[in-house]
Amino acid sequence: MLTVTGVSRSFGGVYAVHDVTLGVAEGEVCGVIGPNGAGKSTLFNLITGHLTADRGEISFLGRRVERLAPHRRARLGMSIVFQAARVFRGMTVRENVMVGMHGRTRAGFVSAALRLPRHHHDEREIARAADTALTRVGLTEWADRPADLLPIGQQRALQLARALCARPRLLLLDEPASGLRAGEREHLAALVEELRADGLTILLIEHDVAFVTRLADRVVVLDLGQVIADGSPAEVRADPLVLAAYLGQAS
Ligand SMILES: Nc1ncnc2c1ncn2[C@@H]1O[C@H](COP(=O)(O)OP(=O)(O)OP(=O)(O)O)[C@@H](O)[C@H]1O
Repeated sequence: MLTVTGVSRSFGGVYAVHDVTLGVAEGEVCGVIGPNGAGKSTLFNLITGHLTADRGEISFLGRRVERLAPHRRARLGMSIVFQAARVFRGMTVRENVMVGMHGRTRAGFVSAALRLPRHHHDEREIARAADTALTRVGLTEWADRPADLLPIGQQRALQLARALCARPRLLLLDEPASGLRAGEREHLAALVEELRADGLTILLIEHDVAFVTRLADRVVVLDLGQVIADGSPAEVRADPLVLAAYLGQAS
């Protein structure tokens, strides 16, 4: 579904990502881990289009996308949950999920501004889609409550619901467990497991190695901008290069 081939990106002459090659197959949960500064966020942004590569190719569903803007990649079926994304204050949980879907409806901005009949029809459709997504992440009871009252773990679930509304082919999660307490992590992991069971393809970039190795079918390890291991969680955990990279960080 996604192929990254020989992708590099440097900042001020120093490679943040250097000649990275990896693939994500349909229905797979692929995790990317690595010590601080390994290049995880840079790689994530290269895949979503928020950064452009100096070199290399990125293909999504058989199409070259490395020159496409983020919104064009989104339209092809990539949905992103950004690291520490915030909720909109003064809006309910449902409204938070509905935001961002308006651009995708047929009636669009003009009829929304003029409140034409088609707009009302679209609003109902959007609210229905939002409710389906909220049910999927277990937030139905919160739908009409102010989003900023949600505990952080449920705010993360809300971000997932928003991403799911776009019916993505590939869900991209940037450090979804960051800032969560143990119980909240557990809850989020269970949610991602459910999405995987539904057949969703997921690329997960994450600091928390235990979180990734629990969820991922395959784990790619970055260090100093390069792939140093790519395999099952068990293979990667036993890899001497991986152990050395993390030990180097601890010392
Ligand atoms: N916009 C930028 N300008 C300059 N240097 C950058 C920029 N973004 C990243 N870097 C550098 O590129 C390297 C990789 O950073 P990146 O944030 O991708 O790593 P990371 O694995 O996500 O790290 P962390 O786990 O600490 O978030 C680092 O040395 C970082 O300082």
